[in-house]
Amino acid sequence: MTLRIAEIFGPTIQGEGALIGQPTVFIRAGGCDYRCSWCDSLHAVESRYRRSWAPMSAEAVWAEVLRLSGHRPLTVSISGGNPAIQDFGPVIARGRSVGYRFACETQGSIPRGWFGSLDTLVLSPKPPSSGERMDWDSFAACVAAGPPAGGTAMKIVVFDRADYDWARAAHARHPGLPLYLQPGNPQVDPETPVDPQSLADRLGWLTETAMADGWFAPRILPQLHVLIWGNKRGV
Ligand SMILES: C[S@@+](CC[C@H](N)C(=O)[O-])C[C@H]1O[C@@H](n2cnc3c(N)ncnc32)[C@H](O)[C@@H]1O
Ligand SMILES: Nc1nc2[nH]cc(C(=O)O)c2c(=O)[nH]1
Ligand code: SF4
Ligand SMILES: [Mg+2]
Repeated sequence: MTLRIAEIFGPTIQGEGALIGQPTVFIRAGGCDYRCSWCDSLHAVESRYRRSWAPMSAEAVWAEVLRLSGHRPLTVSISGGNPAIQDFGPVIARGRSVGYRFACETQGSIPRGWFGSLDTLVLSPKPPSSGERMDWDSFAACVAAGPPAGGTAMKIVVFDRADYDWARAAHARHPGLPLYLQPGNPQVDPETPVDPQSLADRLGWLTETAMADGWFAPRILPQLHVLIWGNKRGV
């Protein structure tokens, strides 16, 4: 089985959601079934970048994770693109047998058997600003395929009031999933520096909106890696 890999990088810190701050190596799979209007990883999504995705065996992927981590077990996050298009089961099996932990970031559109062997499954359903439509049946199938209780979390990107209201409704559908909200970053060009104040303003708006609403269910977090490195790739 050959995997299409856009990049493997790290160790860095997980910048988002449930595992924020954890030392992590990222495997970014090439290819996605969605086209979110504000996607910050189009180099792993659009087919015009396809030639830059390396065909790699599970063994080769694993060898690169071992090299980057100096053979010292840490968390490996499988992201993309949508990694659920491909079979990461063999990579996870190899890593787990030597003490590595695995997380996966996916939008919840394609359930996979290998979700069950993850330590953490982060499902990121897409709000109206993305321009995508959610299939809640597939999302529920992803939750069912995921790791045992406590291993699955929901992370929602919020750009505006319509997204915020949508996030509340999404949480009402899956009240048992720990919920993380992160403000959307509208400046995704890797060549253009981000404006830290505007990111802080978006985080402030999201926090104040939830507090004024008396909604205390979510944890509200910035994208830590964007604060540190902007839209630089491979961090
Ligand atoms: C690039 S996606 C790859 C994984 C998967 N396709 C997904 O969307 O969950 C990784 C995470 O980045 C988030 N993301 C993408 N673009 C973003 C942006 N402009 N601002 C904030 N978060 C963003 C996604 O919602 C997702 O949680
Ligand atoms: N440091 C860091 N944290 C991240 N959390 C989610 C990421 C992603 O693109 O999936 C990501 C990423 O690309 N870098
Ligand atoms: S689902 Fe994820 S990778 Fe795919 S376009 Fe949306 S944000 Fe980008
Ligand atoms: Mg990212």
